[in-house]
Amino acid sequence: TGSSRPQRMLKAVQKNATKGDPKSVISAIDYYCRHKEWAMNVGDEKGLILDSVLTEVNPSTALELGTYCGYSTVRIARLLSPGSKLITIEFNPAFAAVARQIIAYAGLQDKVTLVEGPSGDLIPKMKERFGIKSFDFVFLDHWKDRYVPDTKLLEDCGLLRKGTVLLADNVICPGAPEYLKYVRNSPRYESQYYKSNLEYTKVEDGLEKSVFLG
Ligand SMILES: Nc1ncc2ncn(CCCCCNC(=O)c3cc(-c4ccc(F)cc4)cc(O)c3O)c2n1
Ligand SMILES: [Mg+2]
Repeated sequence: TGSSRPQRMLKAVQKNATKGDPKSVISAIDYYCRHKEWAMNVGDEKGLILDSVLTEVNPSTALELGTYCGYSTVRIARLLSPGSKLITIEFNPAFAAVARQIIAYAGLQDKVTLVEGPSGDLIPKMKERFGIKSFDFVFLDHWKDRYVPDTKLLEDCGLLRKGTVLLADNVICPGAPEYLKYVRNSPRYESQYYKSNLEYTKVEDGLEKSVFLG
């Protein structure tokens, strides 16, 4: 059988990026997805918003739900201070295999722990398995109908603290209407919408930033 889209993306990174240079890995993926074949990375436009929120939060512990090929994993990990950790959850083994290689190519494997499995099963194990007290930052980019149940699970597992920042991708396209209702109507969150575009397109999309108030 032929290669998969993630495998072709990895080839483009190995061909066009410089080993150990996260910026070149990000550019190589953006170039490939904009000019060769579209893929569901957060992309360069929403990526700038992700960068600015991350720089503001400067998290010691961060969680990503939905690794895919590791594009946003690299974007997040490259901005983490020394000693900070990013845990990223991916349930598709083929995606996870490509992501591990892209994260390693960027030289960021020491800052990232990629865990394979469904978020609903893994979130309750975060404390015992990784010694996490709470997360400073959470990037939601997995199944859009898991955003609400997993946010509630993070609350119930005591993994959010006063000030934890949740940043959700795709709240317009494909859309996460239940999630927007949940965080915007809950007294426990202060939410803000960042209007942007669906990766590599002119279609509207955006990121929702929600601060947990405890
Ligand atoms: N529970 C659990 N735990 C762990 C997991 N790991 C992975 N998954 C499953 C995640 C499957 C991929 C999620 N991402 C998207 O679906 C997505 C789609 C589009 C898009 C597509 C077509 C269009 F025409 C327009 C927009 C754009 C985006 O930026 C997206 O992020 C998990 N689930
Ligand atoms: Mg997305």
